[in-house]
Amino acid sequence: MIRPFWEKEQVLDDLARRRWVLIENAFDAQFAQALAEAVPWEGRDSALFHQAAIGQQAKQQVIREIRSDFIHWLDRKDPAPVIQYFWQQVDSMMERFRRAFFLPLNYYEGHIAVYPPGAFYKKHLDQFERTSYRQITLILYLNEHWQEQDGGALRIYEPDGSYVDVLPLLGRAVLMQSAEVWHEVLPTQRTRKSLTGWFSCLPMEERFLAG
Ligand SMILES: O=C(O)CCC(=O)C(=O)O
Ligand SMILES: [Fe+2]
Repeated sequence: MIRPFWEKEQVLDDLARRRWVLIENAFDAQFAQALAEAVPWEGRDSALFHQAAIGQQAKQQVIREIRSDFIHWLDRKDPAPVIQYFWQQVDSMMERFRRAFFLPLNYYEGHIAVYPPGAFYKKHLDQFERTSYRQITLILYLNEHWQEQDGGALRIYEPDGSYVDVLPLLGRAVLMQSAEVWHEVLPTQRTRKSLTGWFSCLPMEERFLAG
């Protein structure tokens, strides 16, 4: 399902040097489909999804002016084969990143995100202000036949203020240094699905709380 793009020197090199990298054909349609079936989106009242919040733990707030997507956190205990399979890939990726970047990564959190028409996520960094646990962001896109007029591009800002727009096309993956890369999701015209997650270095006591 997912081809191991994280084993490719070029991908790791670009992530280190340019701070982000787009990988085409990172995984196939079967994987995306199985994932969509395991966590089906049935609209805003969907029992499996809730409105995304920003910030951490007690400070979490749903602020619709900043982001308006719906999310479903992935659970290691979810028995769906595609989700079990994904967690195996996560472990393999984490090991590779640890070795490649000498980072003591020990935690992954990820969610399926659905942006209904009109939804967006304003310009931000993925690392929280108060803590610096999140190191590497991984986004997998799950949308077939996406076109420019469908909106919903991921806009990635370069240090010089220029930007690159990435359409959320099925099979594409983006890796970013979570603390370095400013980005936003432009308003989407169509329902937009992705799997977004973060590899982190959590201190012991936080790992205990995270379970
Ligand atoms: O879906 C995307 O393209 C990016 C999502 C994002 O920036 C986030 O969830 O932090
Ligand atoms: Fe983000």
